[in-house]
Amino acid sequence: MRSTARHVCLLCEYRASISSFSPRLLQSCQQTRALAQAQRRIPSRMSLSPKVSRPVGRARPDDRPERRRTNSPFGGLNQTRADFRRSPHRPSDAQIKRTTGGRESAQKEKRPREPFKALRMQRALSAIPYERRNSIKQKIHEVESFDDFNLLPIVKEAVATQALSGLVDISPTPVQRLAIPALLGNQKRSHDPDGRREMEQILIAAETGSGKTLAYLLPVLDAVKHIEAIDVEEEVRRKAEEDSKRRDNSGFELEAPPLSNAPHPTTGRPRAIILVPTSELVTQVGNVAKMLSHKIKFRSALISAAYTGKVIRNRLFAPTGVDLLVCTPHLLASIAESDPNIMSRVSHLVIDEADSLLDRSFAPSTSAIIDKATPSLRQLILCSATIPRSLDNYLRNRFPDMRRLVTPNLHAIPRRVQLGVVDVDKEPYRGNKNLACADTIWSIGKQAAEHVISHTRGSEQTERIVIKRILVFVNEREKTEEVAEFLNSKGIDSIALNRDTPEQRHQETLGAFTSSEPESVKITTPDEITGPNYSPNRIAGRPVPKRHLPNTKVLVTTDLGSRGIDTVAVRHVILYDVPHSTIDFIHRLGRTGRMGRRGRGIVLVGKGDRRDVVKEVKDGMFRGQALI
Ligand SMILES: Nc1ncnc2c1ncn2[C@@H]1O[C@H](COP(=O)(O)OP(=O)(O)OP(=O)(O)O)[C@@H](O)[C@H]1O
Repeated sequence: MRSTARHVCLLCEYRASISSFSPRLLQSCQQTRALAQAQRRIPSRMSLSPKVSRPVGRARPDDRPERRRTNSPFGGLNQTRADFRRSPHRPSDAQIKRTTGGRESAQKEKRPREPFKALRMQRALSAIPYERRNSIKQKIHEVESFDDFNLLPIVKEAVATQALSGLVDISPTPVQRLAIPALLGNQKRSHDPDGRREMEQILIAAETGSGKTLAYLLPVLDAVKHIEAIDVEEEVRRKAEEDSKRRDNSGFELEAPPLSNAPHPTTGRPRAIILVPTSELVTQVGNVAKMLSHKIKFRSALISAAYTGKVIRNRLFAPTGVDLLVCTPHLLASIAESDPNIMSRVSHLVIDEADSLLDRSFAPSTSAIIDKATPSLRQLILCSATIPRSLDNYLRNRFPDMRRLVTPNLHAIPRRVQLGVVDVDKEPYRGNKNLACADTIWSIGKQAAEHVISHTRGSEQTERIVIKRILVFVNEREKTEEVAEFLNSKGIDSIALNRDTPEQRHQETLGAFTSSEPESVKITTPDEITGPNYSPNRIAGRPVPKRHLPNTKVLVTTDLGSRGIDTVAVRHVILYDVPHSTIDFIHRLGRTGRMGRRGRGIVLVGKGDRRDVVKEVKDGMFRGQALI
C-alpha cells in the first residue's frame, strides 16, 4: 500500500496530503490522475512491478520467496506494503477531546508527537510557510515554455540549441518559471531613461539540481546584450562628435590616434560577474556560459586558483574585452585590492551558492566585493539551494528589502530519492564502518550486474555492464584518503577528493562523475561480479583483493563535492558519516536525483550517530516534506 500511496500522490503532486493518507484520498488522487491524463493526453506513468520488493539475483531452487536482509543498503526500500505503524492516523482535536473527557493532561498524551522532534533541536533552516509555497505553485503553473519569457530571441534560441541541446520537449523548471520573469521585469526598470538606478536585490532559492544556473544566467545575459546595445549607440554618437570636433579644429591640432588601437572598454572591467565557491564550479558554470556564447555572442572569462597568474591576466585583460566573469571570491577580492577599477562597470553581480559564500569562511571576501560593486550595480542576485538561519539573519540585517523568490519544494529532498539505512553496529559489520561501506558498494555493483547489455559486432557477441558512479561523503577531509584506500584494498575502484588535492586534479577527478555519457565495461564471466565467492567477512583483512568489482567508480569526498557540482550520472550517494545538519543532508543527497532522475542515498549509522535525526530525515523524505 505504501508504494501505491507514494505513486499516486507523486502523480497528482499532493505532497502535503501524503501524511494524512487515507483510502478516500487515494480514490481522489486516482480520479485526478485520470482527469489530468484525459485533459493533457499524457502517457501513463510507470507503475511498480509486483516483484519490486523481491531481491534481485537467481531464483531460489525451491521457489520460496527469499527474505530480504533488513540490514542492507536496500532493506526497507521498494516495499509493496505500507507500514502503517510509521504513519499513524492523526486524530482531530475534537476526537481527542471526546476520548479524554476534556482533561488537559490526557489530551497532551493522546496528541501525536510533533514531526521533526530531533531536527527541531538543530533547526538549521529558515522556515517557509506552506501557504506561501502553495501560492507560488499556482503562480508558476501558467508558464509552460521558454517562449513565454520576454527574453531576446537569440537567448531563447541558445537555450534549445546550446544549453539544453539534445533534449526534446524542453520546458522551464519551477525555479526558471519563477526567477526569469522576475529578473527580466526588474531589468526594464533599471533601463529607465531618467537615469535613476536603484540596485535590485533578489534571492533565488530552489532545491538542488533544479536548473538554478540557467534561471539567473539567461536574464543576466539578456541584460548584458541590452547594455551592450546601449553602449554601442553611445560609442557611435561619441565617435561622431569627436570626428566633427576634429574636422572643426583640423587646421590647429595633430590628428588623434585611430580608435581601433584602443582596448575595449570592458577590458579588465566586466559587465557581469558570477561568484562561485570553488574552481570546479567556475569551470562548470563557465562551460554553460561558453556554450551559450556561441549563439548569443558575448565574451566570457573563467578565472580561479586552478589557472596560472599569466592565464588569469590574459583572460581578464584581453583586448577584446570581458562581458561575463566567472570566478571565486578570494581571487577576485585579491585582484580588486591591486586594481580597484575591476568592478567599476559591473551591472550584475550573481552570488551562486550564497549559503556558502556568505558563511564565516567566505563572508569577508564576498562582502568586500559587494561593497566595491554596489555603486554601479543594477542587480545583486543571490542564489542558493538552502536558506540556513544564519543566511536568513544576515540578509534581514544587511539587505532588508531583498526580494525572495522561493520554489514550492525548497528544503524538501525529492521523493524520487530513496534513503536506505545500514546499521553498522549490527551483523555482519560489528561496528566496522569501512567494511559496511565496501559491502554496500559491492551490493550496488552486484545489483547493477543484473543489467547486462549485449553487443553484437559481426559474429562476435560481447556482454557489457554500465559503470555505476557512486559518491561517498565523509565529514572530515582526513577520512577521504583512508576510506578510499580501504575500498581499493577491497577491489573497488576509488579515489579521494578533498581540499588538499591539487587544484589541477579536481576537474579531472570530477569529470567521470559529471559526464552524462554512460560508460560501460566488458565482462568476461558473470562470476566476476555475482559469483558465490563474495562475502564481506572473507575479504576483510586481506591486503590484496582477490576479486575486483569492475563496474563501479567511487569518489570519496567531503562537502567540497557536495555544493553545486552537477553530478547527473550519479545514482547512488553513500553518507559514510551522518551529516552534521539538514543543510548537509540536502546538499549531499542533492548530488543524486537531479533534474527528475531517480536516486538512492544510503546512510551508514554507527555508534554515537544521531539515529533519531536520520529517522526523521527519512520520514520527511518519504512524506515529501521540507526539512527544518
Ligand atoms: N529546463 C530544463 N530542462 C531540462 N534540464 C535542465 C533544464 N534546466 C537545467 N537543466 C539541467 O539540469 C541540470 C542541473 O542544473 P543546475 O546545475 O543549474 O542545477 P542547480 O539547481 O544549480 O543545482 P545545485 O543546487 O546542486 O547547484 C543541468 O544538467 C542542466 O543542464
